[in-house]
Amino acid sequence: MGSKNHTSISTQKVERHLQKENIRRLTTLGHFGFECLPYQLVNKSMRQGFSFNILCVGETGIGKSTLINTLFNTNLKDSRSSHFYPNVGLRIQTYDLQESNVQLKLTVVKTVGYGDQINKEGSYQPIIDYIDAQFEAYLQEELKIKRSFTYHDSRIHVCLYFISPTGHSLKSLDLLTMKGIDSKVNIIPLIAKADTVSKNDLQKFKSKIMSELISNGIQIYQFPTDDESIAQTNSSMNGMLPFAVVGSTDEVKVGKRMVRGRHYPWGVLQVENENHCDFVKLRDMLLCTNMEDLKEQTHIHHYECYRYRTLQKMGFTDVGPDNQPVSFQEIYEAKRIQFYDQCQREEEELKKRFMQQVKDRETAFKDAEKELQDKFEHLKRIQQEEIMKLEEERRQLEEEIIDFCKTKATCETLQTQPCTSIKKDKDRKK
Ligand SMILES: Nc1nc2c(ncn2[C@@H]2O[C@H](COP(=O)(O)OP(=O)(O)OP(=O)(O)O)[C@@H](O)[C@H]2O)c(=O)[nH]1
Repeated sequence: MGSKNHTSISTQKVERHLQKENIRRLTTLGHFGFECLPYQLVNKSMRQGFSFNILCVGETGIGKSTLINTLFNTNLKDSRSSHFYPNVGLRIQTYDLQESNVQLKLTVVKTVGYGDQINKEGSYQPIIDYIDAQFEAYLQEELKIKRSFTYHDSRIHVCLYFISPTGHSLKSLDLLTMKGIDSKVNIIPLIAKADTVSKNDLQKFKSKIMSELISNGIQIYQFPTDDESIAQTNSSMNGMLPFAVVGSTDEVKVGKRMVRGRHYPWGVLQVENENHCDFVKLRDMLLCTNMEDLKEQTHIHHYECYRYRTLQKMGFTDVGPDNQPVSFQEIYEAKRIQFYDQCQREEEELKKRFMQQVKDRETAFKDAEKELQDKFEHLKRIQQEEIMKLEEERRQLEEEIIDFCKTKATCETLQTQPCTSIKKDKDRKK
């Protein structure tokens, strides 16, 4: 303040002196000094190009691709999804777009199969996991010693949430999903295919959606009102959420003009006519007025929360137990020692457990060996007894054979003796 006053007083003096001396003051053409700083930034950004990452969440066939094509005035190729996927997936596509001499690297992440499954938790968990994975990748890059200057920041800057044009209320899956991601991403709710709902119903539907979001404590993105130049527009737009949008890549003839629209038997719906739908409001808010704020909110709010939670989980903190500030290095050193001690303890524990297991196994083996040996001895004994029994039986049999042979020989002798005496008797008679 002091230096500003000082400058204006000295400028006044110079002015008075110039008037007194009747000296002409020339105004400078062009910019000199540090007033040129914004131009440097603009030139640098134009050279580098911009990037923007959009997440489109909505049921299969609700009009996600068509709206993106309408927003960026392109015809980005995308295949249609089926209604029969077992799980919700995400299709990620990156495009390099150019408008005048402004380059934009656009990443569109689209849900595939959303709302087609019975399991609701399985429907929104992949979306949460994806958002967290992008934060994690950025955090890992940030923590690297050698960071890449060409790193592509894939954090989601905005989530366009497509609400079915039922005209009634939000579905439970809508509430569950938005509740799950509202602290991780800027949500802009949209009523898709708004041409299928009448004007009166649309107003009631919008109020119903907003009251449901509020009663369920769901935070949606609020267009910022702290910059005076856009405060009024943004605050009136906040009152118009959710935007009722219609998408179309078709050009339709209206009078002598060709406009983007949808042709119906009763007339033409012009996408860029603010009386027909909120498409222009969405495009202005998203691309012209608040793209930088969406990126800033992603970085300073959502990413910061993720970073805080993750580092805290890892044990990092800014103050110690005595409320004194502690440096990252001190915490790292303490953690290192703690981790080293823990490793040592676990190693000791493992060694002990291993030794005990070896001992137990050894005892078990010895017991089994002894049991086997006993069994073997027992079998050997039985076998020897069997052998002895058999030997005895053989011996008895052999004795019986000898006896039998003797008896047989005696019988044979007895049989031959009477025959000889009869023959002798016969000879004598003759
Ligand atoms: N009435 C009406 N139809 C629309 C609108 N937007 C898209 N459609 C039509 O809805 C159909 C599906 O549109 P897509 O843009 O492919 O929908 P999507 O959500 O990307 O589909 P998936 O990727 O298959 O999930 C197409 O026939 C579009 O012409 C709209 O605002 N109003």
